[in-house]
Amino acid sequence: MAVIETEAQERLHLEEMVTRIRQALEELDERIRHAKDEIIGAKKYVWENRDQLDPAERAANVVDIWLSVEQGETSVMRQSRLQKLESSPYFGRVDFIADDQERAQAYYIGVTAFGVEADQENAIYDWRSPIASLFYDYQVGPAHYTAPEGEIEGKIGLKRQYRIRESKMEYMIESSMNINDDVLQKELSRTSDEKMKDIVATIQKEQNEIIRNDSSHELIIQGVAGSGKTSVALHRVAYLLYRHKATLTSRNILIISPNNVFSDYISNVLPELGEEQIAEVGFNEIAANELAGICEFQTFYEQVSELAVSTDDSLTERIRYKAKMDFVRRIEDFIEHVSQSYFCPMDIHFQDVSVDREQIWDAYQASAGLPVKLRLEKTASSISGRTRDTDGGKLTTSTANKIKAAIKKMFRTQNLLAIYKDFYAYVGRPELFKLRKPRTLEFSDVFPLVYLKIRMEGAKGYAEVKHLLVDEMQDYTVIQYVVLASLFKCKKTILGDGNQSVNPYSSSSIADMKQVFPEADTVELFKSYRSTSEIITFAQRINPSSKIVAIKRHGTTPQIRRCENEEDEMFRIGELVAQLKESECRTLGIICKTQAQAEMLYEKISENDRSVSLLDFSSEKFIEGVIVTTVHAAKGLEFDKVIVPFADSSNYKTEMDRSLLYIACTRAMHALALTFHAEPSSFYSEAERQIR
Ligand SMILES: Nc1ncnc2c1ncn2[C@@H]1O[C@H](COP(=O)(O)OP(=O)(O)OP(=O)(O)O)[C@@H](O)[C@H]1O
Repeated sequence: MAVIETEAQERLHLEEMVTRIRQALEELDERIRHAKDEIIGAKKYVWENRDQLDPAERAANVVDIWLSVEQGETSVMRQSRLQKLESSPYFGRVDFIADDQERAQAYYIGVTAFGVEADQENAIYDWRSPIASLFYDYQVGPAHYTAPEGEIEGKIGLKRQYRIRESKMEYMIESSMNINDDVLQKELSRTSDEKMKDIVATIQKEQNEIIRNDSSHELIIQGVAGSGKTSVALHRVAYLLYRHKATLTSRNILIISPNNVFSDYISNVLPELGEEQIAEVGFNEIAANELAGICEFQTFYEQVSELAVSTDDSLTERIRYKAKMDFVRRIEDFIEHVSQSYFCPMDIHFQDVSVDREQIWDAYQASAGLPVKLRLEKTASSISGRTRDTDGGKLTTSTANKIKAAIKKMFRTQNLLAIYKDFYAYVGRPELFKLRKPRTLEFSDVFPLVYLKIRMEGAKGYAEVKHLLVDEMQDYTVIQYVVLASLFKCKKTILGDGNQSVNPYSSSSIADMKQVFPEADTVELFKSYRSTSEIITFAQRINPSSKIVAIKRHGTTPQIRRCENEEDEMFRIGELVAQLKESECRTLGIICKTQAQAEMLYEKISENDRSVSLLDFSSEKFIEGVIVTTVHAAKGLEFDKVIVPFADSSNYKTEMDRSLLYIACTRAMHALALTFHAEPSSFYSEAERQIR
């Protein structure tokens, strides 16, 4: 490749690349048209000759058609990747000279690879390729990367970044300037979008390490608000799909996501990276699946909503008791107790058959370790199979079935809800189990019961899932992880932030999770990319235990507006909304503590402004504009500007409120305002509390 030094040469190179990509697209177009004609032709042939073709010929034709369909689909996928590349072929370049080479080679890096067949070399390298890691991990100077044939040592002589849109270069930045910072600053200053974007051009070194980690069976990422956990986890999925093409497809990956809006919000990232969308499921669906026909239950969202307004200490005690590893251990002891003491063998006597209880007990003991249901089945089959009638003959099917049924009945009860209730009598704390309505569990009982069911009946599991991604890890209890470990034996990426719990009574820390996954690797991310340093400094004062570090991006100081009364507060919020509409910002989140507050505010604002929307747990999509929502529903999302209304001392006073206020403030990218009347929250600094 000719040496490309100047910006003019780069522009020419880009033009050439775009031309080649367009040619490749035309060829692909032709190939797709051809595949289509072949499929139609083959189908027509089979139909017209259906009477003459024997079954073997017909089957062979069908296979041919399928092969053509598959080839066509591959071409269509390649076409969609190339169309993206046509608009933005690459975003980076590293010139690398390996120690055993004489000349440096320029490697252009893009969202997907593009090969130029004539010189058999990649003209553009996929960002996930081994060589591309140089771009993320090093500045100019000594560098190395891991190739399939081993470690390659060498030197980077040049590093450039480009922003190319619609096949035109908007800018190019040379390595002599601090490229990472400059390009990153530009990216972060943009306004928000309805959907999360890929960050492929500005992945940071510490993020790249997580994305390319291929060795951990469980990888736990604890990262402060806005540190890119979700983005990084999705890029990691794309990386793993690339790295393990032959054995891993998008169908083998599952995301456990907190709600539908979040799922919609992140739904663009993988397609942007040229991968297919992957399936998502919530803990509610897992529970509903496991508990179908057994009982109904309160959801996590309902539990959090209740806690936000509750002063019932017994409720928090019940939640706390069931949140940690000690509780799991007690349940384990209890299950052992149930499996031994609920089985009461008795002698069996039918007309010409008898079995004594010791024999049954021995058979039951022989299958120790299995879930109770399987144990009973095994005991019943083993006894009925080896028992003989008084003449020494094998039992008839009907007698064998009677014996099996009799043995299964020797287990005191198979009613899971009754057994679960017994647990609280067993530990001497019957007051800790409370049904909401007949056969309706509190949320804190849902996963203990699911776990009991798994241990009693065995887990069906999700064998097709080879990688599980769990977001918002802090919101799940230890027993939820124990359930996950039983249902999903595969590799896992688990991410979250201990400071963003919406229910601090049952949140899990890394230490809790390490008890479930002792072999897990853990990584921490401290730098926040979402918000300006003014917003981060403010948020950290609210929650000093957060180790959040701001990136050097400046904006306005968060405003605290003290209002005369409720009416004045509404007026001020109206003013702030009007200001947004005049600005370039695309999203404004008005984030309330409770659903009732959000609904009330939504009603009031929408009296004058019909364009405002309410986002709650029944919403399916995240949309642009002014959104009124709750902290819980806003988790994982971000807005150009955020208003936190009713930020007074009665609304934000407990440790749970502190956590909610911190989450609300860290949703803001560029500007933040808090309004209140009456007393200011004690979470503000002394100076802020004096604001008039
Ligand atoms: N390397 C990066 N380059 C550009 N933008 C980035 C980078 N890392 C993160 N961001 C941006 O920072 C914002 C926060 O990212 P993300 O939502 O993934 O963080 P998070 O840690 O999951 O946040 P939270 O826990 O607060 O919901 C997003 O707008 C994302 O695009």
